[in-house]
Amino acid sequence: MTVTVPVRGLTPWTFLRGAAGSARGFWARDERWIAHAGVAFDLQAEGADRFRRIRASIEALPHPSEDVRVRVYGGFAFRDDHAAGGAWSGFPSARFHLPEVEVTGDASGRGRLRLQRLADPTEVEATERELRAASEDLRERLERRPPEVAVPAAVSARADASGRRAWGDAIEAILAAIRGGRVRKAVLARTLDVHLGGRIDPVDLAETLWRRNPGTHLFLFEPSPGRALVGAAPEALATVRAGIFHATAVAGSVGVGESDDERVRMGESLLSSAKDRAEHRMVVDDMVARLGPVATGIRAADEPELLPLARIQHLETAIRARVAPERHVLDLVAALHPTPAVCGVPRDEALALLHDEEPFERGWYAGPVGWCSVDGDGHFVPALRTAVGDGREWRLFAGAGIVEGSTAQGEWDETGIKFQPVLRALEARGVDPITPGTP
Ligand SMILES: C=C(O[C@@H]1C=C(C(=O)O)C=C[C@H]1O)C(=O)O
Repeated sequence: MTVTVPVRGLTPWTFLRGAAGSARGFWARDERWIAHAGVAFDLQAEGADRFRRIRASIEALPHPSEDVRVRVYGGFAFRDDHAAGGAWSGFPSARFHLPEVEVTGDASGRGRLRLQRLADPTEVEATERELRAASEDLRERLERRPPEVAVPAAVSARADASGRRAWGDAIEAILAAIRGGRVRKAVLARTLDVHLGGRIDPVDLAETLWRRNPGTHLFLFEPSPGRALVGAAPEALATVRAGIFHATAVAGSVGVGESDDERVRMGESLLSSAKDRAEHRMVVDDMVARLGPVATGIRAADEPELLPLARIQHLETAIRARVAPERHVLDLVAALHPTPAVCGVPRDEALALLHDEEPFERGWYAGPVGWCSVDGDGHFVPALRTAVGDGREWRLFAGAGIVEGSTAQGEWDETGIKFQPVLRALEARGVDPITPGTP
């Protein structure tokens, strides 16, 4: 049972802060956003089959009517065999929510509020009356509440970066595997654990990340209250809308320097770097090849463009294709994940190498997160520039593509830049400055 009402003067933050203590989520690109709270259905799956199982669970959900497209929100761990626990408690191999309340909006301030509940067939009318009353109630509260100005408090911070020496050893092992012909590329990641003296609400972190990182794909998923994943990904893994597929291959990175001139110069040197172009091309070629069995009319530009973000610049190639009506966005996610932007080439060798060289659980880091509907539309991004935590303890992740010509220091610095969006967002919420580890 679904009830939809229009709302004015809506911000996602009033809604999400008002929903503290429930499961919450927020997904945005530029000015368009979706926020949700509560759980009408909790879908979970494990194993190599998890993409297909989630698709089957979505198809088995009760559907209110032809004109309502029920959506679920959530994501997948990086690896098939991931198990929830530790930093990743609440985040199994695959988890999606059909929320109780969903709110969508854009820059206009006009939005839409949708309440959903499973109705007993004998009580449809009563449930609808209840939902209507509840939605009017919520609409009034959302329209009445003045914009909240959260005053940042001074929050102390201590950071633990995984060691520089271990990083150097892992890079050496990957370079040896490249020389030996075992892999051509592997994306090595490291972690940064931030311990705060106070609590930062993941919603505050998401709001700041969204404001400060235009051009990225914002995600927040708090599947059980108190533990959330939040981040700002530079690329789209798979977007399907009315039979059209779209993704961006993003790989090859450089900083932004200290001035506009320096930013331009660094961008140009990235565009002409043979090492970065080769690293980038591996991602495009792999994505195009893997789309072959699941899409038609696949098109990708021959030359990458520059993707300028607030703290980093990347090489980017847009990929488009057509998708048959019986295909679901999750079929495309299953085919593409993990791309060489987050894993390596060949895929299985890179997965095994990273398993040996990374001394932590990737969990959902670099896994596909997003939303989809029963008709097959949806939007997924890899969980990058991200942190998982309970408000006080946050674990940040950042990785870099290692290819022939990579150096331990260069890739250490690059991962240092990739921690910046979350670190600066924490600081903007009143957290003391944090440096991402010894050089
Ligand atoms: C792996 C990450 O980012 C990926 C790796 C990139 C690279 O190696 O140049 C660039 C963009 C992302 O696809 C990360 O942010 O952790």
